[in-house]
Amino acid sequence: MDTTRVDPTTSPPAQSREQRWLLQARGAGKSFGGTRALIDAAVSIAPGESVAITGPSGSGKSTLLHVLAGILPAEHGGVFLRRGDGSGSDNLVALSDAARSAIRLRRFGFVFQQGLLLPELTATENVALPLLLAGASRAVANTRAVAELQRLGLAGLEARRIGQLSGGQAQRVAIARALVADPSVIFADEPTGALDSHTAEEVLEVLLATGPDAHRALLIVTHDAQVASRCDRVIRLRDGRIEGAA
Ligand SMILES: Nc1ncnc2c1ncn2[C@@H]1O[C@H](COP(=O)(O)OP(=O)(O)OP(=O)(O)O)[C@@H](O)[C@H]1O
Repeated sequence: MDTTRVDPTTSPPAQSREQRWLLQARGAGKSFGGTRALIDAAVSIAPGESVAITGPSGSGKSTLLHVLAGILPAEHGGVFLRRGDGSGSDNLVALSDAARSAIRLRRFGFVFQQGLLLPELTATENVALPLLLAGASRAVANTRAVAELQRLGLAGLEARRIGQLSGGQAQRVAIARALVADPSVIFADEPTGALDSHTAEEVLEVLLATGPDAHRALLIVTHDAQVASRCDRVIRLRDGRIEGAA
């Protein structure tokens, strides 16, 4: 008898993404002047998944990412983040700027096309920054930053300034910085867009291997069909609207 087989009569039914969601947009909209950049967006992101956001230039990809991350407050609808302690959720749209910033610092990590690293600081100092901002001591922040850099294959480069690193190495530092505080969601906006194709592939590997885990999701805005095809699923935007269910 196969004892590994799940008995459908006794095991609980698998929860859908809508039930397990970690981050959810409900009817979210955002305009810039007369431009409706995002229209009535409904999205559920579950822990453990990698999700690509794709679409033509100007279709609203970055706007959706920024609205989900609470960088741009939605003007309509809500963006809900499940609390880490399971006690409910917070609507990012309804929070004060200070509360939204605190959530971004504690629960979100960001990787952008150019990394947005501080060039005058070393790799370790850049990665330690989110921990210092969250109140960690410099010793603790540095120890964790060094461990994160080593986990991402950057052992020996910890004391280099960003300008002394290759584009791929710098992007790994950016990923380490995004991950170091163990966030719930990693937001990446064209994270491989400035890299040659070989380096882009390596950086994508690192991001997909370290980003999603049991309690964390990864969202990647990308023009690149190859990048999108490596994610668990794809959200397509056209003229500010999501195509199909997301
Ligand atoms: N700060 C802003 N001010 C005015 N209009 C904006 C602003 N940001 C975005 N838009 C407009 O909103 C629409 C969606 O822009 P968004 O950057 O989200 O698209 P995108 O799909 O990410 O584009 P791309 O692929 O070119 O980066 C576009 O028409 C854009 O011109």
